[in-house]
Amino acid sequence: MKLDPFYLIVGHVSQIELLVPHGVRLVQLRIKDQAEAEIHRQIRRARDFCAVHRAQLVVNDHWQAALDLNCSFVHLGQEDMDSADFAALRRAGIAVGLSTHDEAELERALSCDPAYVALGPVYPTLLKKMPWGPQGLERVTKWKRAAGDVPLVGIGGLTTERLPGLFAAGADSAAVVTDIAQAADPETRCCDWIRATEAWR
Ligand SMILES: Cc1ncc(COP(=O)(O)OP(=O)(O)O)c(N)n1
Ligand SMILES: Cc1nc(C(=O)O)sc1CCOP(=O)(O)O
Ligand SMILES: [Mg+2]
Repeated sequence: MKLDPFYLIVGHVSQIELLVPHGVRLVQLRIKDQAEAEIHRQIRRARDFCAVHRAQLVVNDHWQAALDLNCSFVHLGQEDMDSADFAALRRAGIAVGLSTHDEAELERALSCDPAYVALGPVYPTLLKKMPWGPQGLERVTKWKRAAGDVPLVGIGGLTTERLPGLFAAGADSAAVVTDIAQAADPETRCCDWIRATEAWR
């Protein structure tokens, strides 16, 4: 599977509706701390909107909702993997991307036949506290060597200025939250990202 080099991550379906029409091809809906009915409402809206705009929607965490709502791609972290029904996801033809932060997690992820593995945080991130320090670009290269044909997503502290280094190190796609979500003008910054990743598309 070829991943788009720009992987947008947002926390609410309204951000998908704002940003995807600018030309985003790969977008994750990362909903946190919401009731099940609200999660379903947002995923349904995101699914239908992305279908119209020919963007690939990735549902973070909520794999059962993705199954129930006929979505085609989920992202799972290592803790999410403990409870996920991989056999059911496979039967439904749902692609699964997996987070990794160390060698043991990478080995576990690669044994699950993932659509991609993500390595993070490549740079310091403001979004959430994690036990891992910045991985750096040498780890990106090491991960790509181990992942082989499995696409590699870099995540954590990414900006457009950091993209050439990330792709030169071996990443296939760059995932981003803060640089776009916290920009004074997220739509303009999103367009900057689309342009900045054009050479790798
Ligand atoms: C592309 C991508 N990579 C990593 C993550 C992080 O997943 P996880 O470790 O499960 O943490 P949460 O995002 O669920 O807080 C991701 N979402 N996307
Ligand atoms: C959600 C997330 N997961 C990470 C990991 O390393 O697994 S880093 C991260 C935050 C990415 O956001 P930003 O672009 O704001 O740094
Ligand atoms: Mg998760």
